[in-house]
Amino acid sequence: MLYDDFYVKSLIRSVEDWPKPGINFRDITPIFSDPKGMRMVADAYVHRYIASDITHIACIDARGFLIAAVLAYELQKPLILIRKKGKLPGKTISQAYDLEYGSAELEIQENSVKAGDNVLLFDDLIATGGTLLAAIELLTSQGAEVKEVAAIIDLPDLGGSQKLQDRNIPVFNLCAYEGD
Ligand SMILES: O=P(O)(O)OC[C@H]1O[C@H](OP(=O)(O)OP(=O)(O)O)[C@H](O)[C@@H]1O
Ligand SMILES: Nc1ncnc2[nH]cnc12
Repeated sequence: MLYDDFYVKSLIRSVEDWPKPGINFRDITPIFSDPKGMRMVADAYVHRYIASDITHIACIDARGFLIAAVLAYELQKPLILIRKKGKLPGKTISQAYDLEYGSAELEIQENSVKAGDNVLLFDDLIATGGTLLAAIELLTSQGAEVKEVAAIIDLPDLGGSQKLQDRNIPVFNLCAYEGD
């Protein structure tokens, strides 16, 4: 299905002062309750990556899982789950980080990627980039290369996508909110 920026943005709800005063929260849940919107978003990534040389898709707990799982299914690639602390059994590697409205810790299972793996890293939204940079640290510490970061929304005023590009990691996002 052809991507329509106006249509997808109509499914993103802005909630002011949530979860903290001063935060303008971009709520993507309406995309998932709209079958056309979800297909439009998922198809945009399928079209972009169908002929790419990525070997794995990694995604970030929790909202990042939703589209990444569809993409991994469509592209028939292994899906690597990067989870909030304490959710993954077995030996894990962890990385603490700050995000726009707090701090947390991400984990990945040991040996889930290796040198030579070309990873597409997926999350729903880029704000300060703290979350994605922590995920990149986890993947690269195991020898994998992050070929591209994909997100639905970029908030460029918060600087995250610039930080990724400064590290020579390409960023692909479907829409952006700037100046509000
Ligand atoms: O660029 P940053 O400032 O790091 O912020 C972006 C992150 O914030 C949100 O995650 P949240 O921790 O709220 O998790 P959720 O997906 O479980 O709601 C969002 O899903 C991104 O992962
Ligand atoms: N403004 C925002 N809206 C939704 N998710 C976010 N994660 C970090 N900042 C966010």
